[in-house]
Amino acid sequence: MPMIERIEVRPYALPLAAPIDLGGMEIDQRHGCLVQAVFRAGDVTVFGVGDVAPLPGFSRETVEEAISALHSIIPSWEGRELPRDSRLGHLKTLPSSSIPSVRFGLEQALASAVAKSQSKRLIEWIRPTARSKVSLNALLMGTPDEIVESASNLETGPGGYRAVKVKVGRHDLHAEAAAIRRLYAMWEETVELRLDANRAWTVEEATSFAEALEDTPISYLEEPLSSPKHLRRWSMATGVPVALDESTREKSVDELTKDRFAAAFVVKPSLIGLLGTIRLERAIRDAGVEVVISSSYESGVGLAGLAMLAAVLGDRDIPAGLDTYRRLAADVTEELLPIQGPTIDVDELWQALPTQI
Ligand SMILES: O=C(O)CCC(=O)c1ccccc1C(=O)O
Ligand SMILES: [Mg+2]
Repeated sequence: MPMIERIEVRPYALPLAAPIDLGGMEIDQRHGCLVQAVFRAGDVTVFGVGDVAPLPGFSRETVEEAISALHSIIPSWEGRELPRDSRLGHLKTLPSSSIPSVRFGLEQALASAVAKSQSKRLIEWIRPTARSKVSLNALLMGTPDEIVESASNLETGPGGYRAVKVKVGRHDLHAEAAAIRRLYAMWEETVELRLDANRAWTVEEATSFAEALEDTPISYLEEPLSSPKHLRRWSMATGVPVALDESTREKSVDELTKDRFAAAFVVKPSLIGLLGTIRLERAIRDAGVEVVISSSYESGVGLAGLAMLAAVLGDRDIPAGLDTYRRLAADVTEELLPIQGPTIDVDELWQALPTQI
């Protein structure tokens, strides 16, 4: 029987290409930690690596809290045996943590090790019919002029980006809306427009923005309102489709499946856990709402896990929100990993991942 021999923890601090603004708070380094499951099956040892990356301003836990939670849970994992033919469900039988980033990292490490102990790629172990390519949305942020400038340099059309996500709610809203109208004029229906305001606006401001869009078709606007309880009514009144992001972490799965007015749910697995994401994605999709798997500035190891989740979930290639790798000036691996858009080749990425840390 394969056994979890030990679990190792390696904190990291990665320089960012430029400081990131997280709802009023700026960070210029990304802190997190890698966790490695060392797994013995007969006389072979396999390693599975995961990323624990709570994000300041978005996660309730700090990195220090996550690391101390890891150290308190590790002894109860070490020495445990798993059935030779373990499937994803067996991971649920292990002691878990109440801290989402810790659950994600441990689940990623363990799932990777179990897959390897069965000589499988992670995605085929989770779901044999997984897709091998994952499309990304290009993430555009900056001043309205910078956004238009980076949009015009973007690779679109066949083989290029099919979706872009623009951060709004950070500059003059009329200038932001004008920039969105210019992107639409440039691409028309060939590129899906997703916007994200991170709860920056009052109902009145959001309504001014909606009017200034002048009926420009967008896929959705994520979290426009500082008071999210008005989202349904605002979306109905303005006709602007909305997506939930922050709200997905404030409500139960049952409550969320009732929020069918949303055009999409933006789900960040490293803020809710890997198994939790699989459960939530299924429930939301069954309720008829689109799920967009997204990142929160994880290391390449974490992003790889997210890309693999995006490859196994759902029934079609919905562009994922994983265009954050370029924000890191260095990664936990010496060589950068193949995680850039417009599409990620998941098998190539699996091959490129470090076998151990
Ligand atoms: O979703 C994406 O495409 C990129 C990730 C992103 O926007 C993000 C990254 C970190 C924290 C919050 C958010 C967000 O969607 O609000
Ligand atoms: Mg968002």
